[in-house]
Amino acid sequence: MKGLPRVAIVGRPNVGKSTLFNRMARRRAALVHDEPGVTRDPLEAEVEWAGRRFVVVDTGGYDPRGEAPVAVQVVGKVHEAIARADVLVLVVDAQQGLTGLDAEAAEQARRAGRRVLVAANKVDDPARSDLAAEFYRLGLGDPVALSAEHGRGVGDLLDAIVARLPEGVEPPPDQGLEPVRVAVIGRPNVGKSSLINRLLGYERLITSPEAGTTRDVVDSRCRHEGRDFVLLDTAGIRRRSRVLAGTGGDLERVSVSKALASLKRAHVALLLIDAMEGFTDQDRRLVRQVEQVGCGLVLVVNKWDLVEKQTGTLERYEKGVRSAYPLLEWVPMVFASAATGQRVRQALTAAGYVYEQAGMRVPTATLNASLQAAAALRQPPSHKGRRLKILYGTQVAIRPPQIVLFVNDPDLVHFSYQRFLERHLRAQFGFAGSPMRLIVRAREGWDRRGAPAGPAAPPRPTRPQGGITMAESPGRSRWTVAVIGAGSWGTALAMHLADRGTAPLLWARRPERAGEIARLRENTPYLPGITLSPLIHVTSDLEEALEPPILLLALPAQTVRAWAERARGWIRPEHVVVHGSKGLEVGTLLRVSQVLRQVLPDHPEGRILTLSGPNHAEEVVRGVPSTSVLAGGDPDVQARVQQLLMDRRLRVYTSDDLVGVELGGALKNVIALGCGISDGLGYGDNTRAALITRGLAEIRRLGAQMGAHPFTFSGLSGLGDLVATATSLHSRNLRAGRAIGAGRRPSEVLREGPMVVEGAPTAHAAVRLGEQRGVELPIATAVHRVLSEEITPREAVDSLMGRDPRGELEALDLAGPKDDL
Ligand SMILES: NC(=O)C1=CN([C@@H]2O[C@H](COP(=O)(O)OP(=O)(O)OC[C@H]3O[C@@H](n4cnc5c(N)ncnc54)[C@H](OP(=O)(O)O)[C@@H]3O)[C@@H](O)[C@H]2O)C=CC1
Ligand SMILES: O=C(CO)COP(=O)(O)O
Repeated sequence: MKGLPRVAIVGRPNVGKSTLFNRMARRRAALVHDEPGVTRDPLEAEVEWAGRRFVVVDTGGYDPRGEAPVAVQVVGKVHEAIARADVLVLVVDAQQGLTGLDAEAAEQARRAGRRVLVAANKVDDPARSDLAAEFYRLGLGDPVALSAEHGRGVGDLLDAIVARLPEGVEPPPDQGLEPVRVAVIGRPNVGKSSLINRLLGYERLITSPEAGTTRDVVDSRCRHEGRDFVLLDTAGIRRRSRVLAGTGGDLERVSVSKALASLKRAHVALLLIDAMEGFTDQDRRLVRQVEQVGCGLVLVVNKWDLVEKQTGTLERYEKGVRSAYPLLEWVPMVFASAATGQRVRQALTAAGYVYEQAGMRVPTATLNASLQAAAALRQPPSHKGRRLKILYGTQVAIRPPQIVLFVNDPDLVHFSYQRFLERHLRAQFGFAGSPMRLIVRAREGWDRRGAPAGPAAPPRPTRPQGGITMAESPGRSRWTVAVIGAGSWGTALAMHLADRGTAPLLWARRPERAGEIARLRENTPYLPGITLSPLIHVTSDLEEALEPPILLLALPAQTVRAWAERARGWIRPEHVVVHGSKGLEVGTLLRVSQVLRQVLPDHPEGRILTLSGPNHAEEVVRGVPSTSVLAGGDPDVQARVQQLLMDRRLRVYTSDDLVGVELGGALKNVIALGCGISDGLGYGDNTRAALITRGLAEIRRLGAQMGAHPFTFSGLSGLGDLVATATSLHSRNLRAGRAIGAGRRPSEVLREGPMVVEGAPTAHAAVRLGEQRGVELPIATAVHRVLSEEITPREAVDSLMGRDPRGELEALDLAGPKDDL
C-alpha cells in the first residue's frame, strides 16, 4: 500500500467510524460495538473507487479529555494518522446533533491543513437528510448525509473523497509475491504488540501493560528481505473457559473468537512465549490449535534478554521446549527480545522460511523412493501373520503438506509406525515448522486380506527426475526473481529455480534472442537440447526484468558495468543483487561486486552478493548434485537467497569472505586456460596437477594480499571450482586453452564465441594486479603472454619450468592487508 494516497476517518468516539470503515473496505474487520472507544489501533485497508486507489485508515475515537493511559495514546495515534493523511473524513452523529467534541475535532482537522469532508452518519431514514444540515456550521463545506449501517450515501462520500485525492498515478497493484500472512499469538502480555511495533519500525499499535489492550484483529503490512508480510495482531488468547468465566464480558469473547479466526487466515503463526515463565500449558494448547488449523509455526521466546545465562542455557531451554509437544521438534525457535529489538527480525525470516517449507511439493517419484528407503530402514509392522505394505504415496496438498499413503490394509498402520514415517519424511524433506498430514488409505482393488486384484503401478511422476519443488502459491506472482543474462549460466539458473517451483523471469539483452528462446522454449546456442520450463518467462524488457526483488546476474564480467549503468534508474534499495560472474574488470581491476557498488553507490552493501562454485551450467540444468557458495551481503539476506536456491540438487553454502570467493572464481579460469594449453601440447596428468596446485598457490598469494581468507581458496570457489574447470570438457576456458595449446592462434580462438572465455581478460587484469601489489604470479603471467601472442605455449612452459629453485611453501603469505579498493 506504499505510495497510495491516504484517507483518515476521524471523529469523536462512537459516531460510527468503524462501521463506515468496514463499508468502505467492504469487510467486517474492525470491531463494531456499542461501547465507546472500542477501536484503538488504526486499521488500514486499500479501497478502489472510480478508477482510483487509496488507503483508508480508521482511527481511534478522538477524546482529548479521556484520562486513561490508553485514551491518551489514542489521541497521539489520531494525530499521527492525520499527519500522514491526504484527506480527512470527519464523522459526526446526525441523530445526536453537533457536540462540543465534534467542533474540537473539526478544529483539529482544519488546523492540519488537509482537505476535510464531513460525513453526517446515522441518517438511517432517507427522508431525514435535513439532519445533516446542522453540521454545515462546522465550516468544512457541505456535509454528506449517509448511513454507514445501511450503506446509504457511502457511494456519494467515496465520490467526494476521490474528487479530493491529490493528482497522480497510484502504483499498480502489487504483483510481487503473495504476502505471507503472519498471526502473532500468545498469552496476554507476552509482548505481541511490542514485537509488531519493532517489526514495523515505528509505533503503529498501541501497547500497554494492561492485559487485553489489543482488542481487535489489526492487519499491518511490512517488508522484509524483499518480501511482503501482513502481520495479524490478535487479542491475547486465553483459554475459552477462563474467558467465559472471566471479567471481560461480551467484548473480550468477541476478541478471542476473532483472534482464533485470524489463525485460520494466517500462513504462519508466530507464537510468543515468555522466556521467564517458560512454556506453559496454555502455550501447549495454542500449539495444538495451530496444528489443528494447519498453518505454519515459529516459536519466539520473547524477553530472552532477561534470562540469566550460563554456558548451555539456550540449548537446555530449547531442548525443554521442544520436548513439550511433538510438532515443536520441527519448529524454528527464535530467542528474541521485543524490548531491545534483539533478533526480532529473525522471527520474520523464520516465518518466510516456514511459509516456503509448507508450500513444498515432493514429486511422487522422489516420495516413493523415500518411502521405500523407510521400509528398508524399519520393516513395516505385521499382525497375525499379515504385514503392512505401503504400495505408494503421493502428496495431494500443500499448506499444510498432505501425503496420502496407499496401503494394503490401513488397520496395519500402527501409530508408532506412522510417527516413524513422518520423522523419516521430515528428515528427508524438511517441511520445517509446518504440520504434516499423513492420510492412510486402502488402495482400491486390493483385497484387504491378500493379493492385488490388478496391477499396482504408482501414478506417473510429474517430473522425470527427482528433487523437491516448491509449489506456486495462488496469487504469488511468477516474478520472485529475475535472472539477468540468458547465456548458459543464466538459463541454467532459471531452470533450477523453475524446477523448484519458483517462476523466474529470464532477461536476454537482445529482443530477437528473447523471442527465439520464448518461441522454441530452448536456448539453442548456449544449452542445446534442454527444453525450458513453462514457468520461465523470457523478456528483453529491462524495466520488467527489474520488477522482482531478487536479481541473479549471470553476465560476463566485462559487461556488468554497462548493464548496471543501464539498470541504475530502476534498481530499488530493496533489490537483492546476486552476481555469478567469474572475472575481474580489465579497465579498473575491480571485482564484480566492487563494480556494482561503484555504479550503485547508494545501494545497501548488505544486498550485494556473489554466488560461485564448481557449477557447470550443463550439469546444473540436468540436476546433477552440485555445491556452491554465497558470499557477501547481510546474513539474513544470505539466508534468504540460500533458501531460494538450495535443494537436494544444489547445496548452497555461505561465506563471509566476499573478496576470497570472488577472487577464487575469477582467477581459477586463468589457471584452467593454462591447463588447457598444457593438454593441447600433449602433456599429461602430472602437468595438469602441477598447474592446479601451483596455480592455487598463486591465487592464494594474491588473495591473501588483498585481504581474503586463505582457507577460502581451499573451498568450493577456490580448489573446488579450479578442479571442475581444469578437468571438465564443459569448460570453455579449458577448451579454448586446448585449442591454443594445439597450435591455433589465440586471437582467433578467443574471437570464436558465442560463449565467453572469462579467463582471457581476467589473466590480463590479474597480471596487472600482481604487479601493483608486488605479488608474483608466474602461471597467470605465462598464460597472459601466450594469449597476447608474445610467446608460444611451449615457450611458456619452458619459462615456468626453468625458474629458480624455491621452497614449496615459500611466499605463501597467509594474511595481508584488507582490500581497500
Ligand atoms: N557457464 C557456466 O557454467 C557458468 C558461468 N558462470 C559465469 O557466469 C557469467 C556468464 O557466463 P555464461 O552464462 O556461461 O556465458 P555465456 O557465454 O554462456 O553467455 C553470455 C551471455 O552474456 C550475454 N552478453 C554478452 N555480451 C553482453 C553485454 N554486453 N551485455 C549484456 N549481456 C551480454 C550474451 O548475450 P548474447 O547471446 O545476446 O550475446 C549471453 O546471454 C560468466 O562470468 C561465467 O564465468 C558462473 C558459473 C557457471
Ligand atoms: O565457472 C564455470 C564452472 O564453475 C564454467 O567455467 P567455464 O567458463 O570455463 O565454462
